[in-house]
Amino acid sequence: MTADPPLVLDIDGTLTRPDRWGIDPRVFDPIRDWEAPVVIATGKAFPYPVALCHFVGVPELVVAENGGVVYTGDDVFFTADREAAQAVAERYRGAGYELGWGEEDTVNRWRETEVAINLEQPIEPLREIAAEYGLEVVDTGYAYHVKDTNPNKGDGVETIADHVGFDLEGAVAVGDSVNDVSTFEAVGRSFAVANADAAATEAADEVLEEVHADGTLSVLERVRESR
Ligand SMILES: O=C(O)COP(=O)(O)O
Ligand SMILES: [Mg+2]
Repeated sequence: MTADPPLVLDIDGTLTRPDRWGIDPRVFDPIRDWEAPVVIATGKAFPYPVALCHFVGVPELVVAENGGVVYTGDDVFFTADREAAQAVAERYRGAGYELGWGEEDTVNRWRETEVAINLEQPIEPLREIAAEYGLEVVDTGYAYHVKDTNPNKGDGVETIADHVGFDLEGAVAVGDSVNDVSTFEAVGRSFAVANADAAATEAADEVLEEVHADGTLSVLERVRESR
């Protein structure tokens, strides 16, 4: 009998239901009862994964904003500066486009190192402006993220593993998009859900037959079976 492996889980596309927004509630208990660290690694702003950990009832081990913000449970690290991303957003708005989240914009309101743009907005002018500032635009299938090219989820996961003291070779990751590729490279065993994009599908050790939370739940069962 061996212990549960540490887990690294993405949110959108991975813990969600396929038909509507929102987390599949069936993932709550297995995550809460997992007998090893669970890291939530997401492109969403910092408060979202923190709240997820809080409401599931697990320690807050969080990589947010695609690695721009990392929380080890003791320390918060910011690995990118929002100024350039903010300048890109201003230029994009100045050119007559919108970020696309409405006036109060709860998507970017607490975002500290990057800017997210709604997929309904045109990406080409965004890419052009971002390139002028040396930034990249990452399309997760849920939003366009204007970000520094350096931070990524995988580096953030390494920071947390070092701090908490677990071995990433023994860790298992599940994800669905290009922003999970660095996570897949950081862990010993990686799974892409069936709805994953081409980059995640290619980078994963295994591609699941099930989509979204069904895929993740199947991984949890499988890696637990080896207990
Ligand atoms: O914020 C996004 O665009 C996607 O979020 P995720 O990394 O949790 O899938
Ligand atoms: Mg995702």
